[in-house]
Amino acid sequence: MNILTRIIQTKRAEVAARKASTSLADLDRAIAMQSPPRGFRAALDARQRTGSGHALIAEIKKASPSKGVIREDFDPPAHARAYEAGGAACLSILTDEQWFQGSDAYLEAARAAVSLPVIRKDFMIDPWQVHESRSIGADAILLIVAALEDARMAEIEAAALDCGMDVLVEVHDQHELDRALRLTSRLIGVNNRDLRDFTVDFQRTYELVDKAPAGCTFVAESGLTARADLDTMAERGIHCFLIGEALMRARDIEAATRAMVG
Ligand SMILES: O=C(O)c1ccccc1NCC(=O)[C@H](O)[C@H](O)COP(=O)(O)O
Repeated sequence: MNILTRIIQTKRAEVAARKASTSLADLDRAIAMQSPPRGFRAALDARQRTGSGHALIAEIKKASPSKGVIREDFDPPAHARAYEAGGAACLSILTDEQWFQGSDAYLEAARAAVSLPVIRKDFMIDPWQVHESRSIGADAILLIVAALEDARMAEIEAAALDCGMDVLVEVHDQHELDRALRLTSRLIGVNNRDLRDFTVDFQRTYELVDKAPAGCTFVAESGLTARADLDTMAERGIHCFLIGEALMRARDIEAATRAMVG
């Protein structure tokens, strides 16, 4: 059983427990108190339009199934400020507790510390989680095509769009890209990491981008460690990048971010 299947199994139990303790009405009351969504895709598009460096989605993640603990002195608001000062266009914040040692509180604290749009990086399996995500301030959610059936995926996307949020649709191969293109969102993340063995292959991004119809914004995800990787991808028309580990391991996160953005 691959890691994604195992994560989704535990997520089902977690979401069932959360739904039992918090109603949709409770979430909608919390949403009414939130500041409006910040425009995740708009921030990426603006960065590409102005040509002022690579459009970076800088990730706040303490640990991962493939790497264990990544950063001991973990401080989400401080990391968010460093990412903003370094020129990131958006933030990605892991909220999954069991596999990534994340927390909803990290997202709330990091978003409050900056003015950047934030994607909640978690495993969406139920439209209820979209309301939960907006209630903690998320401006966008991630939909992992490999984890969902078409109908459920469309339902979750519709809930997010209704809440004024953006959706990053993550794919890994041509079949998943074809399924992603049945949705409304045209913000497509290509995960370069194979979740069966954790190997990274940038060729995945190139192959899918070359075959995609016009009008899609692609985000290259996972395993990006050097500015040269980003420059090479930019030459092939990919301008948005999701980077976690390489930035989280940096001694000076702001300088590392600035070096990646260029
Ligand atoms: O990173 C993992 O080990 C992982 C395992 C299973 C599902 C998802 C996983 N990662 C989530 C991500 O999407 C990455 O955190 C993100 O793309 C950033 O990757 P990196 O720059 O390599 O930290």
